[in-house]
Amino acid sequence: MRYLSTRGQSNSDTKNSAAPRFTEILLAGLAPDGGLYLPESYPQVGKAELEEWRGLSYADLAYAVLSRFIDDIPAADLQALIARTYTAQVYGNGRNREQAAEITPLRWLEKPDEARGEGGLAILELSNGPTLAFKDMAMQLLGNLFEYVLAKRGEEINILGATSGDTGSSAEYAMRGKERLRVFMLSPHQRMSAFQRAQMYSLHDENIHNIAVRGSFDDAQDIVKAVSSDHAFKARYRIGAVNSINWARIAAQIVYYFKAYFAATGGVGGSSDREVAFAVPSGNFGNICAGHIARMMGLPIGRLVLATNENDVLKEFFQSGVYRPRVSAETHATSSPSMDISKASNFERFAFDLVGRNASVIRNLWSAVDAGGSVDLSKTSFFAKLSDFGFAAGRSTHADRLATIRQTFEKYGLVIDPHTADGLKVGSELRSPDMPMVVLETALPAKFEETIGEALGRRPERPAALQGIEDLPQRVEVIDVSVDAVKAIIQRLLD
Ligand SMILES: Cc1ncc(COP(=O)(O)O)c(C=O)c1O
Ligand SMILES: N[C@@H](CCOP(=O)(O)O)C(=O)O
Repeated sequence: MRYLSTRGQSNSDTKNSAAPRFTEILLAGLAPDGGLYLPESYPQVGKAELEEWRGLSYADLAYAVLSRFIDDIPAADLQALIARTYTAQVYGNGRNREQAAEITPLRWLEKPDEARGEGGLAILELSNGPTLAFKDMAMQLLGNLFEYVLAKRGEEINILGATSGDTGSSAEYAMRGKERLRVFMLSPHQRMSAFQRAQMYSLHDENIHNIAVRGSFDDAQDIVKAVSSDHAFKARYRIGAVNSINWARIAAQIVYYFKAYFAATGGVGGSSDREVAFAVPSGNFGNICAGHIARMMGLPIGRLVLATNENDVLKEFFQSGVYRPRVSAETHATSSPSMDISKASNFERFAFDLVGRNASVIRNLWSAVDAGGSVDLSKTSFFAKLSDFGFAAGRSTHADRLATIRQTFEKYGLVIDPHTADGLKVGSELRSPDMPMVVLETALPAKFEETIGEALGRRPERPAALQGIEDLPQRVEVIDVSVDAVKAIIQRLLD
């Protein structure tokens, strides 16, 4: 499988006439032209194959899906690497053996009832990895992939990442103590929950460096892109990425859409004739982009419901055709803080498909975005095509979030986190009664005690190993929003 950039100029820039393969783009992160990598075509999965995949374990399914995208790691090595990643030990989090073995179990809130024409409503549990957020689903694999590829090549990498709360800890837990790699993680100063801060800043491993930026996640993400676009700096300091700008993150996230689809349509012995809807709490558009790609591969996804919080840039696009990223000052600090994002990196990947994979169109549109402008497709033929992609979108506010957390507890006895609540609120509103609706759980409530307390008047449960984490000594360097300041820290620590 070869990969191309959404901006279409990478190959000439790298003076390499052949398009790169997986391991190259794993290490590269952002394409040299500033675009994002995508496979040159999406592998197609027919109905017969879907039926064959239905009974596979999570690790075997992950291999079936990922081997379509990764053909430059020997099959046996890739299989072993994936089997070592997706284990009940890594994704167990105190659950019983049967649930833990599922890795991403589906929990029905309302069971389907065919006789009554009810498709059912379910939560897909994605947050039982080491840092209690869905990021662990891909990040644990990335850690193992980096380790394997770097050892084979005899190389090192310095990961530069940005987090709004969950990518950071997930990457640090996946990479801590690993040889040949260091992590420099930028976080928005004072905009994450106390638990999220403690998860990251209490790590004292030598290869982990936390940097808090006096700005928003978008500021931090812009810095990551600016540093990665300085080709000389990137090459000299071997800068890599773990954010969802790295294709490997998206590829790994595709797997659980397949797993959930099978679970929602009868499991082993079920049928792949039915369509399933997914509701996805969204910020950087990575998670739902993986759903979009699963659908493009042939998975019968009837609807992809995108849920935003008060930072509703993406909802606005799917309703109006105008993509208008906000500046930091217009980005609200909300009670679903990991979604406080106003410039969604992976939206560029979807836009590339929407405009018929025409890289020059994306180049033009994104030169406006990169200059602080917006993209207006409302009067173009592309907007008319949007309905072919199955998206629907809605918004959830602080009051909605609290009400949804309360109602879910009262009705189903389940405590959900504020981001999952945004997904459930919007998914419930935009649901067709006869189509199963799967809401993606993106974090556990333990990460957001304050909001759970406000909604339910009590603290959420937390795993014993994470009790008192906020009291541990923390290590973080606080800086202004500055590309040069980040470069200086990297230079200081590496030169
Ligand atoms: C808990 C949580 N929910 C939702 C999201 C949004 O996901 P995405 O950025 O992939 O759209 C994030 C961060 O990205 C998150 O950490
Ligand atoms: N919500 C994320 C920010 C987006 O990160 P990405 O790595 O998925 O692009 C976070 O919690 O850090």
